Amino acid sequence: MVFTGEQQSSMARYLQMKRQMRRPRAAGLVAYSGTRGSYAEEACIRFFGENRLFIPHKSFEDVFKTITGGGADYGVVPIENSTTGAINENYDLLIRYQAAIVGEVLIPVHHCLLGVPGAAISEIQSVYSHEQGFYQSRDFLSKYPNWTLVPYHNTAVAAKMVHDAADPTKAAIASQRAAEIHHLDVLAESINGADNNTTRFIVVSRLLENRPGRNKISLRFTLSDTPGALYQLLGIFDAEHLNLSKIESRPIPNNQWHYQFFLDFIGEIDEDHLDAILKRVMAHTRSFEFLGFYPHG
Ligand SMILES: O=C(O)C(=O)C[C@]1(C(=O)O)C=C[C@@H](O)C=C1
Repeated sequence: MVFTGEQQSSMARYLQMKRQMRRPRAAGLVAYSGTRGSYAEEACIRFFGENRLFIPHKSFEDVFKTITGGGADYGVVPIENSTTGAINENYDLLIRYQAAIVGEVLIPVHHCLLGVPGAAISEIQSVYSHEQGFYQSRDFLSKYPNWTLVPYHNTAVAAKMVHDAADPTKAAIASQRAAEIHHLDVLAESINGADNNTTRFIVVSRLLENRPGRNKISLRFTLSDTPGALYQLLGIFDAEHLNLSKIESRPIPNNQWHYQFFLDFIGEIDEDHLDAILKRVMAHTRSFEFLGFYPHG
């Protein structure tokens, strides 16, 4: 089989990531998006335990900059919500910063409306949150069409701002934990539409890791614009009885109406088997990137 230059460089990058693979760090610093009380901080605690240093960052991109610059061993960012779907920005940042996924963690998300102590819902004029907080609480917010919704970097940063402003006309959408940490009252509980609203966070790092129990693989690939290209690629996973858990298509910047695909699959496979599968994937794609091999959360 003859591979194109692009396919060969995809494989070379995968082999280099494998060569640089390391053991999980028992004590490395962890960068996360938000501030104390954010869902991302909850994800850090759930994944790493309480005894680590978690460093808050203003934006998702700042988390990626810190890990690729060597300022922290790990970063924790949301990738997908069970109600509203992909957090697109983080798919794009994964590629831009060439980060590897080394773990994932699922966090139940129950948003509350938070106000300064003594505030009443009838007084609220403006509400602050991450845009995901607004999407996930759409039905609740539709009952208050006069409220001004102000997007913020993060739910907990919005909660802190409302506390600091000490203004009973301002409210935040964030967690109950954020209310406790930032000394706010819960004006309305569980305001997100779906009871089982859950956000999947990924743990990213500069290098791949050989974490025990690895059974989930994430890839990104592009295809030639020919009939059946995606169908043929997906046939590989069918033939191997591998369970696809997610496929997401995103536009390719500066390549109008062409798409890149992000795919996750789950299977009890060893590294040799994975190499064989990736060779077949490579033969069916124009380019591909291996994003991670990690335990399913
Ligand atoms: O971590 C937080 O608190 C955030 O504000 C981010 C974020 C997200 O981007 O999805 C995290 C979880 C919830 O889905 C809502 C917001």
